[in-house]
Amino acid sequence: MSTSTFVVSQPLNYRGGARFELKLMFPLFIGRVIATFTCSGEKEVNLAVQNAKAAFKIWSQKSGMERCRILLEAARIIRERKDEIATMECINNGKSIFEARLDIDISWQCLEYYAGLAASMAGEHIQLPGGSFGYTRREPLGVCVGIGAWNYPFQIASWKSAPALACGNAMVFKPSPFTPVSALLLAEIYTEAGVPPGLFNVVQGGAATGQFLCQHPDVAKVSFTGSVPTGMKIMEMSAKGIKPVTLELGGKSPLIIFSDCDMNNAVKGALMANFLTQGQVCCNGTRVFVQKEILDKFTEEVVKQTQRIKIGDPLLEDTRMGPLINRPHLERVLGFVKVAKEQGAKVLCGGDMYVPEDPKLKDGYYMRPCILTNCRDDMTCVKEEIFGPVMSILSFDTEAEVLERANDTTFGLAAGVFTRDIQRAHRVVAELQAGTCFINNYNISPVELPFGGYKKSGFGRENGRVTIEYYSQLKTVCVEMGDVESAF
Ligand SMILES: NC(=O)c1ccc[n+]([C@@H]2O[C@H](COP(=O)([O-])OP(=O)(O)OC[C@H]3O[C@@H](n4cnc5c(N)ncnc54)[C@H](O)[C@@H]3O)[C@@H](O)[C@H]2O)c1
Ligand SMILES: O=CCc1c[nH]cn1
Repeated sequence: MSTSTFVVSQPLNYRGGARFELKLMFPLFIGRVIATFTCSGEKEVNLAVQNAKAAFKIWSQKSGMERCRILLEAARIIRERKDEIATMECINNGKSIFEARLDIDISWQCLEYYAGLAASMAGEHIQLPGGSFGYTRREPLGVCVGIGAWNYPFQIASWKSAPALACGNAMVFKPSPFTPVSALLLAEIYTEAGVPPGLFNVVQGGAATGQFLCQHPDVAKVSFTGSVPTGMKIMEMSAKGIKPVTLELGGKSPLIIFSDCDMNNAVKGALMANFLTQGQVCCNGTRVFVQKEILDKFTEEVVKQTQRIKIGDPLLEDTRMGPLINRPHLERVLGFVKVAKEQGAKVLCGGDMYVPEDPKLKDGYYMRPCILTNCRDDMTCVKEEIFGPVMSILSFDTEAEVLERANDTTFGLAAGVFTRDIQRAHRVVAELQAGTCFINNYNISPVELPFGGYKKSGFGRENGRVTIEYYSQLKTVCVEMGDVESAF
């Protein structure tokens, strides 16, 4: 298989346990059309929601153990088909096959994790005076909507559907129109594992389809991953229907490197924080604050290692960076580099288009990973989410100073600290205004740990035990064992 010849010919919508039709061109990273689909309109969205409603009736009656077994089977199938799914994801998104396999691992682990929690979901029993008592039941919400971004297509669909289904809900999922393909594999796998037809549906489309989903009266909850401006619209629409929302939005996260760090690990951490998925990662630590004493040494080493990153066909085993998602996005990222230079930043490496040697890839949206120095906190490249492979290095003197600068942002998704001083590490993360903090590592995603933002990076969480609370509701039952003492 090659990225230059791959074509998707199967339908890309999924409803009632099967794929169905579609036609509309969309270009993929190699600069040509690999699949076609029709955006779902109001009618299709309604059909998907009605299918989900019917499946919810069956699924929500199952015990936790029954749901657990089916989710475990789905996890097993994903594991078994890992290479095939990773290949599809790589073609879908442009990320390297190496990374795509890691994404698929995290996806089946997520299903396994929530399968494990499904059976232990329980309420409380509370003793009341006179032998009366109360108890609580943790109940599903109903039909949940998942709307995904294009950077982790399969993983986002898994992170949303696994806890939703474990809690007894049904889901209608809308992938980004830039990466429509891999969510279908997840839908087929759920069906093969034994979920009722219609429990997990995929509708294709962009903003209009997303709006029909959010505004649908039979949708009980919306979980959204994407940009802050779209997140605001989702919240507005959901507010009108009093629907709970989870918002996983953008970031401009700080990575703080103290002079007492393990330099090797700090450099590796900075690469992990900036260049996975071509830098198109929401929690990337793109503001790299380096303590003055080690600035030169750190900068020299991080540039050296960045220049060694192998760019090219993402399906090749040794590639670590594929193309960006599309032409407009590539131009946007290159535009940020141009503005950075105009504002006084110095480009130490990359920041320009890259044309792979393979002539079949010449129309791909490749760029070389970029490191900027001479950066100031007021520059556009330091303030705004670039969502591309651009690292800004900033120097600092003291802990108090760097904390203030790190927190000086409207975002609050993630942050990282490299230091050998354990007290400092915990003191600093306690002060950082971010939903996920890393100490001496960056951008690892154990599914056992909750992930989500502070401030404009959103609210609600994905992964971890707490996410059960975002896909369920608590019913209190009050039981009288005596006579009614009426006030009248
Ligand atoms: N916090 C996280 O977990 C996380 C993860 C991945 C990406 N992101 C963020 O996502 C952004 C990049 O993704 P993107 O470009 O796909 O984001 P986006 O906001 O443009 O689109 C996200 C999704 O929303 C849909 N959409 C667009 N307008 C809509 C509307 N009016 N109503 C309903 N749905 C609508 C899109 O079709 C897509 O499926 C970045 O800001 C990144 O940081 C966040
Ligand atoms: O892009 C942000 C992090 C992430 C990974 N998978 C889902 N979200």
